[in-house]
Amino acid sequence: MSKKHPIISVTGSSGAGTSTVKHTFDQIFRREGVNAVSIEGDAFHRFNRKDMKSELDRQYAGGNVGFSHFSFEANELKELEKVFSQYGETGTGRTRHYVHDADEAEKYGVPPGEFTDWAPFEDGSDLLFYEGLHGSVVNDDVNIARHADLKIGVVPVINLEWIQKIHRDKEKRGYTTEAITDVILRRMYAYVHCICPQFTETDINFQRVPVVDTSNPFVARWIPTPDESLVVIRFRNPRGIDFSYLVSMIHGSWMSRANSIVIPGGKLDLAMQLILTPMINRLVSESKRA
Ligand SMILES: Nc1ncnc2c1ncn2[C@@H]1O[C@H](COP(=O)(O)OP(=O)(O)O)[C@@H](O)[C@H]1O
Ligand SMILES: O=C(COP(=O)(O)O)[C@H](O)[C@H](O)COP(=O)(O)O
Repeated sequence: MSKKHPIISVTGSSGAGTSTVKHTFDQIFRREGVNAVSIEGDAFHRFNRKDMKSELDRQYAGGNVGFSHFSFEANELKELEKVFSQYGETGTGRTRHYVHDADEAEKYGVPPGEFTDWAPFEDGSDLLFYEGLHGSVVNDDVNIARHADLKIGVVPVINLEWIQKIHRDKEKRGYTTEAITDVILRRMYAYVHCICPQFTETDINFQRVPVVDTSNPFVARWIPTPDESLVVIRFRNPRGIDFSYLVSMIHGSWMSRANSIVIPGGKLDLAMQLILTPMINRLVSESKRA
């Protein structure tokens, strides 16, 4: 935690929607005049695509069939913790990009499956924004969660997450359904052991729940739309959250527990803006006074 240089981390599995949620944050940052530096969790993968393939073969040959991009040891989590810690102390740090597809290759000038070089953050930012797989990890080696001042979980129910991943990986990254299904299966051990535990560390979880049949996510022809879903928003510490204001502003919402509200899927952007804007403004104004 850093009063002077605050950090927001958005954590979600592959396909959960963290990149989509980043757009909402970017809108808030722009409207509120907040100068944020952003980092992607993928920048902290340990291996490029080719070396990851060799490492997977090596791990499998050694009997570690739980190894995947979700695993702690497939990522430079100490480096990520160092970046969080350094930013919190000095407002400086560095990041790079993992290039997934042809569009990103054109943008960054590096082939798909490779990293760009590390580059320092711009000076004078108001906060650091992280979006990726491991923004709230606590394990024997690192405690990333303790450095973040606001921790968000993006966690669709799993069938929906798989549908979102399959569609995105097919359309944007050119993978087949079979290849994506294989990746989902191979990542299951680390999903349970490395990804899920983070959602008890997060301050707010956004869980999209479809209200259409997603029983066989592997044949779904499209992603359920916002109107075909609800979102459960759960606050780890409900103290200070004005639920009656939220319920009155978000038409069709209701409280399902003392710390949770349910909203129509189409109101997710509005709900995020209503909930997050005052929190972000508080972090920034406290940082300027620190
Ligand atoms: N709230 C949402 N409603 C509808 N589609 C969504 C929503 N969130 C994400 N998606 C879709 O799911 C796919 C994966 O989302 P993305 O943000 O790329 O996930 P991540 O970055 O977490 O891997 C994308 O095709 C995106 O358009
Ligand atoms: O799982 C993730 C998380 O990112 P995202 O949330 O963007 O999927 C990896 O970055 C890619 O899958 C890398 O694998 P590949 O080299 O196969 O693209």
